[in-house]
Amino acid sequence: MREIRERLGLKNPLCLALDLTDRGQGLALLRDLGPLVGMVKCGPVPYLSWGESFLSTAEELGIPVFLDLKWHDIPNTIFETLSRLPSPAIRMVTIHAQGGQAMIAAARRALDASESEPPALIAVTLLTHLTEVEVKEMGYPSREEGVARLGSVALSSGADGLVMSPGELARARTRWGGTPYFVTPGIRPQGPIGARDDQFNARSPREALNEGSDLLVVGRPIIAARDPREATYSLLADLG
Ligand SMILES: O=C(O)c1cc(=O)[nH]c(=O)n1[C@@H]1O[C@H](COP(=O)(O)O)[C@@H](O)[C@H]1O
Repeated sequence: MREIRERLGLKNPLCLALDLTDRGQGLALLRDLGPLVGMVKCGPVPYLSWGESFLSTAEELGIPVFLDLKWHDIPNTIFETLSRLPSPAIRMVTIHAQGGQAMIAAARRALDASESEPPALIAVTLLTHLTEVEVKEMGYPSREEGVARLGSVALSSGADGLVMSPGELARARTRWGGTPYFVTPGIRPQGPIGARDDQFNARSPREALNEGSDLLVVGRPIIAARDPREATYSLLADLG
């Protein structure tokens, strides 16, 4: 099977998270900005409101979709779910690393059984909003250690890559090398000083790329901007 980055063949590392409930607004942004970015992300918010038209429009325009439904279930359910992806436009999917070895291996088997080239299988380690205090309450000694443990399980069970916050990237690259595909939400134009919303450890696009990210997931800095097109160009300019 071809190497993951080659398989995805994205035009740039920006992924637009269209977390919008309004179908008209969402489709307009998909048509306008989708052709500018490497990927568009369809999470649960658009999927439940206008998912079918999201996928058919992306398919029609040839825009790669990251279907981000973060599955976390028993292996049989995961296998059946991932055997039925609804559109060939879907080039990346997420599962939770906390589902463990058997669940992740079931996801891998389901994707590998498809006749076409499988989408990237990406495991969410610790959600980016979680603070050090919260992860300690959950039983991990620190964010870094939690990402290391969950990431090791996921990568050794067949995941192509991981979601983590940009603050964990540098250590993750040292630990796992250049092969795994790293996806980072928590991207903010002005880095740690700018508006972070609920994102812990935010970084600018350039900082995240320098620290080893492959895909920068950006939602509100674009979709809530006064001029989303201008915001997209400005983020792309930061990527150089
Ligand atoms: O899997 C994700 O995309 C994801 C994982 C995670 O740990 N944190 C996280 O923020 N996300 C998603 O990344 C996007 C970030 O959006 P903004 O914070 O608006 O830029 C949202 O769609 C989140 O659902």
